[in-house]
Amino acid sequence: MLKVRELYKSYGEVQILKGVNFDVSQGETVIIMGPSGCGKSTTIRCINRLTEPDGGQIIYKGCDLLELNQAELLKARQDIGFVFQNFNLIDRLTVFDNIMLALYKQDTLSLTDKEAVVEDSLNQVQLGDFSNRYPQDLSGGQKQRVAIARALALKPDLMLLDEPTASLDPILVSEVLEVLESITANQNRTLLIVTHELDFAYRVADRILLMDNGKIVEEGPPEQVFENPTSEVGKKYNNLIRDH
Ligand SMILES: Nc1ncnc2c1ncn2[C@@H]1O[C@H](COP(=O)(O)OP(=O)(O)OP(=O)(O)O)[C@@H](O)[C@H]1O
Repeated sequence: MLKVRELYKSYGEVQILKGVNFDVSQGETVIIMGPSGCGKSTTIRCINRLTEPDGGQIIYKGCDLLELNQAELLKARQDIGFVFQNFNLIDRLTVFDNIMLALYKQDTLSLTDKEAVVEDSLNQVQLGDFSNRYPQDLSGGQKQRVAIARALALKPDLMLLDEPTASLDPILVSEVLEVLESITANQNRTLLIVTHELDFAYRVADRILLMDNGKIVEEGPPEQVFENPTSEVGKKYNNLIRDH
């Protein structure tokens, strides 16, 4: 479904991505882990060009997203959900309208259909009763669940999640991880998630990609990468698991 090839990105003189290569197949949950600053968020943001890479290929369903013009890119993004670290909800809209807004380009759906989609998405994140609330009345965990519902509402073929629990109080992390775990359990979904949550990654990932210093240095199922690592980063995670 997705092939990332030789992805490069620099900020000024500093090269952040140094030739990132990986694939994601239909139905997989793939998790990117690695030390702070190694380029994980930059990688995931390059996939739908929230960050423009300097070079490489992002082949999604056979088409290189880096070759698309702005209109084509906006269309492709309808098929690729994105969940940000900091929720990106619109404060003056209710929870319901925040999600409705994401559906405004879905001209094939009637208003009633759209309302049903919003309700279904909110139920999937266990916030069925929160339609009329405003973001300011929600906890961080609830805001992130609304943001996840907004991404789900588009029924994207690929969902990208950039450290979805990074800006949450530790007490609120587990409610978001539980929702994500139930979403990954659906075999039809394809997810690429950047996270530092080791236990979560171990439980839900079909495949782990370990990044270090702008490259993927190891990849494989969690048992292989965390229990029998070959890379330095993998060995650090292995020590963490042993200490746990
Ligand atoms: N817009 C930007 N301008 C300049 N430097 C940036 C920008 N975005 C990211 N960087 C730098 O690029 C490097 C990689 O950042 P990135 O967010 O991809 O790392 P990460 O692996 O996701 O880290 P973390 O786990 O801490 O979120 C960091 O040194 C960061 O400061």
